[in-house]
Amino acid sequence: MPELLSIRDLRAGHGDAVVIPGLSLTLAEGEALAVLGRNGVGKTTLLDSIIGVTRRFGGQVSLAGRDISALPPEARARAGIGWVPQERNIFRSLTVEENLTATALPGKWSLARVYEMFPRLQERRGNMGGQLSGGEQQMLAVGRAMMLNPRLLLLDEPTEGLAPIIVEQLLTSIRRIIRDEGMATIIVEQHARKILKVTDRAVILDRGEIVHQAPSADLLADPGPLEQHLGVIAKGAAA
Ligand SMILES: Nc1ncnc2c1ncn2[C@@H]1O[C@H](COP(=O)(O)OP(=O)(O)OP(=O)(O)O)[C@@H](O)[C@H]1O
Repeated sequence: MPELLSIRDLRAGHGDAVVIPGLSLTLAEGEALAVLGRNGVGKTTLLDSIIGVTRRFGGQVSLAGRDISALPPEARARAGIGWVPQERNIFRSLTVEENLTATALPGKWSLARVYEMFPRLQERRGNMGGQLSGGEQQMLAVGRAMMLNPRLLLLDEPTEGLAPIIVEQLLTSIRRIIRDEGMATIIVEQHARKILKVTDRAVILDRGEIVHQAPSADLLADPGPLEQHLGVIAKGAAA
């Protein structure tokens, strides 16, 4: 598969703090990558640097061969990056349907397709974003990103804080988006084993650096590196 995303020697952080001291990574068209690591190692900062809301000290981010390093987040979204941040950022005083259509771009993902993926959103189409449950808000955030018809989807801890049954529903939808729709995706996730079943490849970060990378299937077959680098998180997620 041709290369979609290329990150070369990225140095990025917040304010004067360098969180990512020099990271290189590529993602192929249609590939799904899990980003794993303990709390505070820079997983969110990596995703935020791809969409452009961190401070870049050096290095380059390219999408489909185009250097997007100097573009503001809105321009990166228009260039083809759908971003679902940890805090979801839905418009609380717009309806579900308005949230979905407000920033939509043309392509195969239409309202009908998003409603087919998330029937609950159709039922709630007239409700305000602020009236939704946590799970519904997360579905709305993913649906809104799909309505951008992105080439690359960034998901930051999509299942965080959700009830187990909602986690399973959401992971089923994410699996469909990746497997059936072939969407190139980068997912930060605490449920390591669950997300390894959905992704092709994984990187483990520590202090802003990639300390291990492997096909997801290899990490599932031999969880040694998960236990080494994630410790209790991996054991907890094994249940
Ligand atoms: N807006 C910010 N301003 C200053 N420092 C920040 C900011 N966001 C994150 N940091 C710091 O950057 C480091 C990496 O944080 P980051 O959120 O990227 O890690 P993470 O691996 O995603 O962790 P978590 O799993 O807890 O979300 C941490 O030390 C954090 O305190």
